[in-house]
Amino acid sequence: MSGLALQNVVKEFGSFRAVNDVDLTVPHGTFVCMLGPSGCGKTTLLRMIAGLDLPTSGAIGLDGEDITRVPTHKRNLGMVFQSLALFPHLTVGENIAYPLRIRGAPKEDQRKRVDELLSMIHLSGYADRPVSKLSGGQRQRVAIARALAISPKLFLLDEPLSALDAKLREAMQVELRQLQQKLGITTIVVTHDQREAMTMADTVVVMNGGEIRQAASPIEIYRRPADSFVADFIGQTNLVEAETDRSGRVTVFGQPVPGLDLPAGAAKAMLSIRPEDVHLTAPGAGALTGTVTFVRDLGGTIETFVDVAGRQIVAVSTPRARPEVTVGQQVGIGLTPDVCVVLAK
Ligand SMILES: Nc1ncnc2c1ncn2[C@@H]1O[C@H](COP(=O)(O)OP(=O)(O)OP(=O)(O)O)[C@@H](O)[C@H]1O
Repeated sequence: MSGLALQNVVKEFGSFRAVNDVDLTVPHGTFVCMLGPSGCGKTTLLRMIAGLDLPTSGAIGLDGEDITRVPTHKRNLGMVFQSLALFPHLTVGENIAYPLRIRGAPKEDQRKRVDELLSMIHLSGYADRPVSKLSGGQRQRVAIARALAISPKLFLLDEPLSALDAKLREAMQVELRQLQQKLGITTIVVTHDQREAMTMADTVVVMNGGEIRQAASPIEIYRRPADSFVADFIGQTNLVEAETDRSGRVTVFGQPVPGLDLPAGAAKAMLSIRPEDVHLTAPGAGALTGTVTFVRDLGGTIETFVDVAGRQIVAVSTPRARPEVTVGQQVGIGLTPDVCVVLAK
C-alpha cells in the first residue's frame, strides 16, 4: 500500500505501556492530526514513526516497505518539532538549503529549491535575512520549508504552532493545510488543540491512555463520536443517560423520547447531545423541563445552562435564534431522536 501503516505497535517504558497495540493506516497524501490529552502517547507514537524510538513490538510500514528498524536519516522524512532548531547564525536561505547542502546537492540546485520554497511559504526575497530578524510566524514557515527541502515522503510535525499567539496560529493552520494540499505530501501532526486538528486534518486520530479511541474525518468524529471520551473531548457536549422504563419506552431524565432506540438488549446507554442541538422551548412544550442557572452571552453565541433533575444541560444558539430567558426561569427542552447520538460506552 502507498502510505503509512502501523500494525499492533506497542511502546513500553519499563513496566509502563505508553502506546498500546495501535493499528493505523494513513493513505498517501492524507493529512492526519493525532489528538489527545497530555500523556496519551501521541508524541511517543510520532517518535516511533520518525525512527527516534523503537517500538517494543509491532511493525511500521511506509509505501509497502517495513521501516520499523530503519534509522531516521534513511526514512526520507521532513520533521518539525516544537523547538524549531533553526540555525541562528545562518540566513533564511542557508537554513532552508542546509539539508540539501549536507546531501551534496549542487549550489545551483540548492538556490532554485530555496527560491521555490520561499515562494511557497510567502517569503520570497527573504533568502539573505538572518533568521534572528524574523517574527515567530516567519521562523515557523522557514522551519517548515527546511523540512520540505528534500521533498520527503512523510512530513511529521509535533505541536508545530504551539509557540505562536492565537491569531497567528489560526492563520498558520490554514497555510499549513493549503501547502500540504498543494504538495500532496502525507503529513502527520501531533496536537492537543482540537480546533487545530479540525481545521487541518483529513483524518483525526483521537488517543487516550496509549490507545486510539477513534480515527475518522473531523465531521464524523464530531457528529458520530465512538464513545463518551471522544464525545466529551471533541467540542462541547451533554452526556446524559437514557434508559428503558418498565413499559419499554426509552426515557431521558424519566421523560419518554419517542423514536429513540437503544442498542438491542441494552436497558441503559449514554447519549451525546451537542449544545447546538438542544432547543429551548416554553416549559411543558419540550420533552424535558428545567431551570435556567446561568447565561453566558459571548456576543456571537449564547450558552444557556439549564438544571434538569439535578443535572446540567447546556444549550448554545445565536442571539437571534434563542428565546429570551433569564436565570431562575423554567424552560422546556425539546429532544428529538435525531440529535441524540447513542454511544458505545
Ligand atoms: N522516555 C520515556 N521514559 C519513560 N516514560 C516516558 C518516556 N517518554 C514518554 N513517557 C511516558 O509515556 C506517556 C506518553 O508520553 P507522550 O510524550 O507520548 O505523551 P503526549 O500525548 O505526547 O503528551 P503531551 O501532550 O504532554 O506531550 C507519558 O505518561 C510519559 O510520561
